[in-house]
Amino acid sequence: GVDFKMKTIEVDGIKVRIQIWDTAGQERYQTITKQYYRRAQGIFLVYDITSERSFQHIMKWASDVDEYAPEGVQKILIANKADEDQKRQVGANQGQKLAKDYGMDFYETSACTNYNIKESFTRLTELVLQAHKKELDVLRLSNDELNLADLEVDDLKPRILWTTVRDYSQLQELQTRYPHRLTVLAFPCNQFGYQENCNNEEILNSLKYVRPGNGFKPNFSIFQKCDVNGANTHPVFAYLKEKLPVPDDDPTSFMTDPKFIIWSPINRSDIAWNFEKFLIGPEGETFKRYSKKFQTISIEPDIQRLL
Ligand SMILES: Nc1nc2c(ncn2[C@@H]2O[C@H](COP(=O)(O)OP(=O)(O)OP(=O)(O)O)[C@@H](O)[C@H]2O)c(=O)[nH]1
Repeated sequence: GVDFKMKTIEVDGIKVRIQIWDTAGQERYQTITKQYYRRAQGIFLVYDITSERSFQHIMKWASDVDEYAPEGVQKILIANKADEDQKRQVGANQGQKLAKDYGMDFYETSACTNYNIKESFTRLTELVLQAHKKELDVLRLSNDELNLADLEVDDLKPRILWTTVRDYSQLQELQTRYPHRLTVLAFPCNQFGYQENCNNEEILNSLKYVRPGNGFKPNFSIFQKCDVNGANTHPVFAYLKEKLPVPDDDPTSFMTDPKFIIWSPINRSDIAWNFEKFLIGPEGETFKRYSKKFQTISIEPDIQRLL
């Protein structure tokens, strides 16, 4: 019920790799295709200008998108088969009006002659990027500060962008708030999607110039890279995992995809991803383990309690 393609396009000087999921229109695939709305960032709703019926179906697609797609998903209405003007049943003005009612951009296209294909994909990508910019503004970091233009396609994956910028900034903030009574210790690790593949010597530069960028200089200690799972687990993490087996705020998210488990042996208490946090009390007692989802800054009440 779903076809998949990837393509890299350049928008405003930024290289973006887009993943295109082409979902089947037929009713019998609906339960499958709806699953794909959930992680979409941009959606084309497509009708055929030679079919009044396909135009009327747009309302159904739009309500499905409302129901199943994430809030803030970008949408564009597409009127395809513009090359078949002699068979046209739906006027461009009708499409335009519907798009306006739904607050979407509108393009007439032809997959046959390539008319407006590049334009519509570029526009949707632009809208998705703009939507990201807004999210980044929420983090009070401007585009420049993030060096967005320097980032490669994969870096635009919110997962990486968000956690790296957010967690480093929040670690920095916590260390600033408690300069004497809290010590933040960071252990880079390349066992999660090979995301920390710099040499030890390159890590500080990548923090400074790439993410978080803008001259970021950690005010806390960063160790050499180490393993936190598997046969060569660093003793610090062997100890911490023994004392605090799984984050109590997120016991289920451990390893959603087996291809990410690149160590052995595997242990139930293994660390699931970057930015799991461990809080240790003033007497060296292990206090609490927080998942990658738990915002670093939200550890503050526990820190205060321990202090
Ligand atoms: N003339 C013309 N024909 C087109 C154009 N785009 C698609 N077609 C034809 O329309 C028919 C349906 O195209 P599909 O791409 O299968 O349509 P779809 O909406 O993806 O269909 P489902 O996957 O079943 O949902 C095919 O015969 C295509 O060759 C176009 O721009 N112009």
